[in-house]
Amino acid sequence: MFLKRISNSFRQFSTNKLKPANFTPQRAAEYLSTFEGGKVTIELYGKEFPGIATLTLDNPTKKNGLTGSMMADLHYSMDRLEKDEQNLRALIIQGSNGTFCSGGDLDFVKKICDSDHGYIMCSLMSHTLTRLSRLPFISISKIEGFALGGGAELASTCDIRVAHAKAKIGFVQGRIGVTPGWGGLPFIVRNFGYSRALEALCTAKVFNSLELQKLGFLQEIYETNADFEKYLSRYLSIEVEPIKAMKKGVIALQKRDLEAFEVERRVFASLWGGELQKALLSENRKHK
Ligand SMILES: C[C@@H](C(=O)O)C(=O)SCCNC(=O)CCNC(=O)[C@H](O)C(C)(C)COP(=O)(O)OP(=O)(O)OC[C@H]1O[C@@H](n2cnc3c(N)ncnc32)[C@H](O)[C@@H]1OP(=O)(O)O
Repeated sequence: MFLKRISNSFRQFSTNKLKPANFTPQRAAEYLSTFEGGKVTIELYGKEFPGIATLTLDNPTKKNGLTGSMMADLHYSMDRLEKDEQNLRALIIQGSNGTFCSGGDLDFVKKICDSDHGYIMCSLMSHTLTRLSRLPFISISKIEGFALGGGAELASTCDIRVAHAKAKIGFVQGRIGVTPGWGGLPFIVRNFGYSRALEALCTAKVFNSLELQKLGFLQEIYETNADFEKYLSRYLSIEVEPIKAMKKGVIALQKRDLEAFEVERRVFASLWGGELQKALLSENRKHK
């Protein structure tokens, strides 16, 4: 009965009658990659900014709206970032051609507009965004132009958000009759707080950068790329090791249980008395 409802492309692909609930993220990525268009590229080791990787969303005729294959690319990007994480201190997520991401590519959205496909997309994207949030280094979304719908969810999942002064950001999912479906809800609540999150979602207001900085959603506003790079260079003065330890401790403490405090203690003790601490202590640095 379920198979009668799904699209032709799904029927062609799904020869072994898989149900959406049985779709692993890997299976969902394989399936969604058949919805082509756009790409996600990743540069692991930037020359100018050591230890800072860059992930770029690129679907120029759709304001970087994500197609199925871009969602699959994001999934595979997490594989690479998790594998090559040793020397990374940060990941920048950005869009090409002066805009961040306008959410789902609406042409793709229209093709997968049924509950089963929605479930498959959500199962992949929520898995990917959770992995993004748990990367052992910090993630920074660089928001230029528009971050709408799923694009705003993706930005919400990053540890830090930096936006251009003229950026526009909105959780506009309600305007097309849905809720966030990329797994970003917990991060939206984390960034805004409970009531402000519900307000942003239920009004679907498109905010400007200044408004979002006042609400604590944005950490920094930049005017030029040079300003952004100046902001980024702040992270270069701290070694990779303590950055990763801080991320680990902060993630664990989101839970605020006894086990989480134990992670904090272990992370702290793993650095305390180590070579790095001793070397830096011996420099007698001033921090004015
Ligand atoms: C699905 C859901 C989810 O959570 O999964 C969501 O993401 S909900 C959010 C889904 N996203 C949206 O509803 C965004 C709809 N788009 C817009 O509001 C607007 O296009 C803006 C993104 C504000 C950009 O406006 P602006 O006036 O600067 O440019 P424009 O409208 O001429 O856009 C340039 C071209 O990109 C296309 N375009 C823009 N956003 C698109 C999208 N998400 N999917 C497919 N095409 C898109 C436009 O149709 C237009 O195509 P032509 O040049 O051929 O005319």
